Amino acid sequence: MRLELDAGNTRIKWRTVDEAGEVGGDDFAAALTQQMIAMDKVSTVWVSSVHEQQNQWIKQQCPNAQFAQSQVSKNGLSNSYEDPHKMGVDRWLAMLAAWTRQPDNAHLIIDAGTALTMDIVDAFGRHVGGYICPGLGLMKDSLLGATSRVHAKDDWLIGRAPGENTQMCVDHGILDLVVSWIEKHKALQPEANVWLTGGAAPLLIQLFEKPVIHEPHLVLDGLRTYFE
Ligand SMILES: Nc1ncnc2c1ncn2[C@@H]1O[C@H](COP(=O)(O)OP(=O)(O)O)[C@@H](O)[C@H]1O
Ligand SMILES: CC(C)(COP(=O)(O)O)[C@@H](O)C(=O)NCCC(=O)O
Ligand SMILES: [K+]
Repeated sequence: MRLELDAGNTRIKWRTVDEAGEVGGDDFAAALTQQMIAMDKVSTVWVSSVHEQQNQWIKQQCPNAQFAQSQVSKNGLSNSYEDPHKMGVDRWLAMLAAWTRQPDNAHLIIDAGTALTMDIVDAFGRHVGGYICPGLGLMKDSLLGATSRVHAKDDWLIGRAPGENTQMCVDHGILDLVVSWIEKHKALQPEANVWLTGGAAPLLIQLFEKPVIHEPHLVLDGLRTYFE
């Protein structure tokens, strides 16, 4: 059985693959505690990690873990970073998955996790560049943390209309900001596929007028392309 891990700054997503099929979840540590994974049957472990402190722990749990690294190029996709290793491997693998699935197409890849990232790939497979912004949770937390009269629950009111109370102003404000930003980049590259992944993707996906591909496992899919 193969185990695939995606260690982000909030949590470690996991997936096991064997003849019986695939099983996965959002919290690898909890899956271990609850003995949801037959670790004695795991022969191969592929890891995407952007969380340095977690790597030692992952190696303790899985001594044979193989860690992916961002590359200069692969499958016709090329990295714009002068030093590709400085790019978070989750970003590289998400791009690699999108590009390999639909080569010769331009792509916008958005990962709404702890951070909110966008990476732009042109139809020649060149990484044009990207953006790293605070994720939706961070935007909200930092706003509430730095103000005394702005209060809102952690749960989100989903919408883009101007707000008529504090919670609505905060939630719709952040969601409209993010969706407008993505739509702006789609308008600049109308032929590009738009991919959305990450923990906050289900919140955002409801708000687009044009088609967006929601792919929760884009980073794990990229791991397969990387190692296979
Ligand atoms: N139910 C939810 N509603 C809104 N946002 C969520 C929810 N679950 C997770 N998130 C957001 O997604 C982030 C975690 O997503 P994830 O892609 O796993 O992040 P990372 O890869 O950085 O660990 C959280 O920081 C939070 O902003
Ligand atoms: C931008 C990120 C923090 C995103 O990680 P996440 O929000 O998914 O935990 C991660 O890709 C990272 O640490 N990157 C290193 C810097 C860079 O990509 O340039
Ligand atoms: K991530």
